[in-house]
Amino acid sequence: MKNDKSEYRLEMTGISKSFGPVSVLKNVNIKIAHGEIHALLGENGAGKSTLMKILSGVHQKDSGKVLLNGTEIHPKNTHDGQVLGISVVYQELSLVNDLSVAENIYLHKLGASKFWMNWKEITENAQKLIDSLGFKIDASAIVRDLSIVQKQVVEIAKALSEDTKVLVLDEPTTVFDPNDAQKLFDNLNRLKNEGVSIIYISHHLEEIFKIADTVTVLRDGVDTGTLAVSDTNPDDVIRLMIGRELKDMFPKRDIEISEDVILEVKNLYGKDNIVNDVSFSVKPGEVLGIAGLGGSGRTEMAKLIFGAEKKKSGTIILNGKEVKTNSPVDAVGLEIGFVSEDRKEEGVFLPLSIRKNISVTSFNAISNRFGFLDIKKEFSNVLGLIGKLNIKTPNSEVDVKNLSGGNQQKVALAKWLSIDSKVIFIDEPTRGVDVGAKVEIYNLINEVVKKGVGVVVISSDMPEIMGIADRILVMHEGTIYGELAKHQFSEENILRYSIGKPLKQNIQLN
Ligand SMILES: Nc1ncnc2c1ncn2[C@@H]1O[C@H](COP(=O)(O)OP(=O)(O)OP(=O)(O)O)[C@@H](O)[C@H]1O
Repeated sequence: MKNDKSEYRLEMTGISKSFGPVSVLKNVNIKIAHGEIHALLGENGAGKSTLMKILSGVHQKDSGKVLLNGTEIHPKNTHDGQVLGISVVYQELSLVNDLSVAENIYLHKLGASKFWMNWKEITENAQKLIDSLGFKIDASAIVRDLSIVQKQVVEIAKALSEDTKVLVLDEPTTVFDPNDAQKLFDNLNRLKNEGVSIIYISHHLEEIFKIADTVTVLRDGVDTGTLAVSDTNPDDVIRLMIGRELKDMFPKRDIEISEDVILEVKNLYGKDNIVNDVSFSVKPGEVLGIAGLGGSGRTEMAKLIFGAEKKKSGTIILNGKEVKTNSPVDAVGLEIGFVSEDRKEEGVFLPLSIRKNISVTSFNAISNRFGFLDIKKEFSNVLGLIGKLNIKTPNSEVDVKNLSGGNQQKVALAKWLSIDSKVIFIDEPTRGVDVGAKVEIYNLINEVVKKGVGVVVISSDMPEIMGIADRILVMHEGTIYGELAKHQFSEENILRYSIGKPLKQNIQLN
């Protein structure tokens, strides 16, 4: 590099960007030092990803300057960004499912020379890179067969396969359990000590206070300030982000949980025993939490019940009657809902508008008695949900692919929470969602359970699951290892059950 001694590794000054009439970034300034972890925070749609896409060459800025080591750069595409040493791990996974882990990691190097690559060497290098991160993944495995956690690790390895000077991580831990997240933090601290500058985007404030040195907050496309993490606190950061105080993160529910059972699952098994003899029941009006480490079978269990994966055996009883859920169509017909954790693949139809996405599931609620769509009802339903969840969009006709990641997640949720269900499974309800919107989602869940629906929430976010669940089932190795009543909720207890250990005696006797 021409000027490696410049004070800052990266300076973005006066950056503005509009998409058509919508102004997304307005004169944004951010400076990143050498060997620093710099957090970039802001509500969903504040412009964080857009700023990073300008840095990496995906989008072109309308005005402003980007300096790398004191020299102005003009990346025109992601290849230019990579050559300059700028690597980005995006929120949405971008791996090619049919290629191997190693091929994905070195894809950018293939180009025209594909036939001349030394595959043995590439696979060995990829394996070394993954091993150095401390995760267990076979570099010759096909990406389609990996879990979402493993896919995320491959994305990170891919970003580090170049001589990286600036590493951008856009919500990297959303799929990680606390152990995996800690492994990532150890890696980031190592990279920082090697002089890499890291821009870290997250909606988990506790992560910021754990690993970041500096924080810049974006609000509606304007930078509201840069602070040293040691000089600030979560309340001040939230105020900068959303412009108000957040009084109650987990709004109280005043609901009598019925002693009836709405859904009973008996001896459920999936293929390969990823789900291995699961039995539990859900009551009307209750929020049942499902905790456990990645790979413990939580998502698979919900998918088996919803009919999205094939059951080996097991019985499902809804309102006292045995039912068959051999496909999602069966499940939806029985009023069993499922909000997937993988919003890009299973949560929303990206090329369709917000209105169409929401209406697809709520057709009954918005059609008239002759079965025709009642346009007035449809708009009032959709606009009501856009307002309630604060989905950042100029109108309901915008395609979901043009929304920010967190706003896509809100659409995925709105789809399901607007229809009549008896039981609804929500996998990671607030993944990628900002703190203000989290509270709105918890309010919506409260409204749903008030109607007598049983809501099953799968969550890796400990404060969240303890804040909203009435009881928590903890999965370990495909089965329910333990149940925690409200007075037993603690991170320690969840973790102990998650790794297959009993609770400490004095806590269990409480
Ligand atoms: N290609 C595009 N066309 C039109 N609008 C876009 C496009 N990309 C982003 N936007 C809009 O720009 C705004 C900022 O989006 P961006 O993805 O940068 O937000 P973010 O701060 O990263 O949000 P999140 O926390 O949800 O990821 C949003 O309102 C989004 O709808």
